[in-house]
Parts: sequence; structure tokens; C-alpha cells
Amino acid sequence: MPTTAPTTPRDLTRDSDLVRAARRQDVGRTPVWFMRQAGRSLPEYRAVREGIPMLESCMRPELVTEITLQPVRRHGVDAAIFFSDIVVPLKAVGVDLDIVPGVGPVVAAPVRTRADLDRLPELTPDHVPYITDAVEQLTRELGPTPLIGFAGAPFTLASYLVEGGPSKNHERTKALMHGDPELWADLCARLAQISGAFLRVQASAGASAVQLFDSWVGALSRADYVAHVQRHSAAALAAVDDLDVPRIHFGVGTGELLDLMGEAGADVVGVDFRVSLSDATRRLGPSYAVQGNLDPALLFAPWPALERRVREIVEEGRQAPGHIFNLGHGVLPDVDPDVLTRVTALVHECSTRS
Ligand SMILES: Cc1c2[nH]c(c1CCC(=O)O)Cc1[nH]c(c(CCC(=O)O)c1C)Cc1[nH]c(c(CCC(=O)O)c1C)Cc1[nH]c(c(CCC(=O)O)c1C)C2
Repeated sequence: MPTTAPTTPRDLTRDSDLVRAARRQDVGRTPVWFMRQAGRSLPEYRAVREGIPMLESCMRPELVTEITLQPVRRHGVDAAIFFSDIVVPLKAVGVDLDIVPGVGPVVAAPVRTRADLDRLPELTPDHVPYITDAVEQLTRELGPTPLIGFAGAPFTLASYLVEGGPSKNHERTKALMHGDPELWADLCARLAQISGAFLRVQASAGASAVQLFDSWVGALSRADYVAHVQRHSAAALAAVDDLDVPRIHFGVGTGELLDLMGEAGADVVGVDFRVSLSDATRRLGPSYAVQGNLDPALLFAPWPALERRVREIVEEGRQAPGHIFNLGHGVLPDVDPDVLTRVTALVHECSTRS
């Protein structure tokens, strides 16, 4: 009898529509998941999080598993997004920060000098044993449904570290980038190591795809992206080169950067709602799948208007080399979860290939 290699969690998801679409292969129907589908709008999420601070909940594998599975059970989406946060690896290496309800990540001592950078260590898997545990537990429970791991990209992480918290204009970040390009490059190189290692921990433990969130990089020009950011995001994505996981690269307001974000080493480029999938596909060419791009605010529109837009996006996606249906940015907290379930069913129904 021929011996067969043991089945890994990733083997079980290799033929899923999400992984196939990311690789620009034929799919049975368009796969769909929603950024920020875990947490946010779900009452069952609020119930299990009751009294547990955000960062603490990210370090409890049982809780991470439950919260990650909730939207998969409820909506029937084609992938789970790992419940964590982009600042978890920074906390893990010792940065004094907290996630403040209603605000977001707040850093006690912002990183602005060489001495500050010298206090930021590299990330090793030993810093995040609870991530490995949670991913292993999750992939066992998910079976054929892929788990997407993620990390924040160097620019977006740098913005939180340099500004000390959420920022509208990223002024201190841009001042550092242009005022001390050498320190900026060293900071981003360190953050690329941290991001890449965080992606690698998740992919090694069984995640089937990874997404690099460069949420705020749309604040940059093409010239600044090329000079100061692209190679660092490329280094983060390259950390999983040998693990055979598709890589999704996403940012908000990045219509002008899509091709450069693809070149950084993505298989799939995330598209926000400001650019049509057709334009995005034209800008990207045949070598990339696209992900997106329903405006999250449209989930509040009357169903006929929402339905029309969902059908349009599915049609536009058919012209792309591969399409993963998603929002153009994260689920808004007040959305009716039943609308997400209905959108999932509609995408599946109107995209089923005969
Ligand atoms: C993928 C993800 C993230 N955060 C969380 C997840 C888990 C999965 C999911 O919710 O589906 C949980 C996650 N992260 C947070 C929460 C809310 C905190 C709570 O419930 O107490 C949750 C559920 C807190 C958080 N963390 C962050 C913010 C934004 C602040 C700002 O405007 O600058 C906020 C509010 C930083 C953050 N975190 C993340 C991003 C990239 C995605 C995006 O652009 O939305 C960013 C920019 C990524």
C-alpha cells in the first residue's frame, strides 16, 4: 500500500474557494469574508468579551478560538480571520501600550529617537506561544474552512508607535520619515521583522493565507511609498515565502498605490471602495487577484440598493484574474449582523458557476 503523508490543516483547505481564488484558479463560487467580521457587530462577541480587556482576550487561546469561529458559524463566510490586533506583536516584545475602548491603540512612550528604537527587540515565536496555541486549536476546529492570519505592515505600525496613538494626518510619522530617513529605515526594518515573524508564527501553526494590513499607507504619495515603505512591506511578506500561503496586501485610500503594493510580494491586492474592481484590475494586470470592495456604509442602505451593488461587484470581480468578495474596509460597529449573513448568501447565489 502506498504511504501517504499526514494531512496538515493546510492540505484540507488547499481546494477551498478562498485559496483557489487567491491563486487565480477556477472557483465554484466567489468566496466571501468581511474585514473585522469578528467582534464589532455581534452580540455573542460582546457577551464573551464582557469584562475582559481587548489585549487580554487576544492572549487567551480558548477565547480567541470562540470569537474567531462566531462569524463563520453565523454568516457562513468562506474564511475565518484570526481574532487578534495589529499591536499584539508590539505588546509581546514589551512595548508599553494598551487598546483603549473607543480610541484604539495608545502607546505610553512613543518611539521617536535612536534610543527608543534600541529598546524595540525582534519578535521570536517564544514571545507569542498563545498565538501558536490558538491557531492550532482553530485550524483543528475549522477543518476545510481556511484561517487567515494577519499582521500590520511597517508603515501602519510605525504610525501608531511614532504618533503614540491613532492619527489623522500622521504628521510626526512623516516628519521622521523625511527628517531622519536613516532612523526611519531602521525602525521600519525592525517592524518588518516583527510583522514577518508574526505572520510566520500563524502560517507555521496552520493558517491558510495571510493578510498584511497597511491600513493608513494611503496617506503617502507613490514616490514616498517607493522610497520609504515598499521594501519593508516586501520584507514582511517575504517572511512566509517558503510556506506556500497566499498573501493579501490591503490598505485604505490606496488606489494610487495598488500596483506597488502588488509588487511588494502579494498574490491578492485589497481594494477599498473608492476604486472600482475594474479599474483596480486594469491597474494591477493579470498577475494579481483582487479583494473587495463593498463600501461598509452601504450595509445600512435599503436592501434593493445594497443587492444591486453586491451583484455589480460580483460581476466586476468575474473580469479579474481572481476575486475574493469583501468590504472596502472593516465592518462598522452598528451594522445589523443579519445583513452580513444576507450579503454572504447573495454573493454565493449570484456567483455559483454552473
Ligand atoms: C483584523 C483585526 C484588527 N483588529 C482586530 C482584528 C480582529 C479580527 C476582526 O475583528 O475581524 C480586533 C480589534 N481591534 C480593536 C478592537 C476593538 C476593541 C474592543 O473591542 O475593546 C477589536 C475587536 C481595537 C483597535 N485596533 C486598531 C484600531 C483602529 C484605531 C485607529 O483608528 O487608528 C482599533 C479601534 C488598530 C487596528 N487593528 C487592526 C487594524 C487593521 C484593520 C483596519 O484597518 O481596520 C488596525 C488599523 C486589525
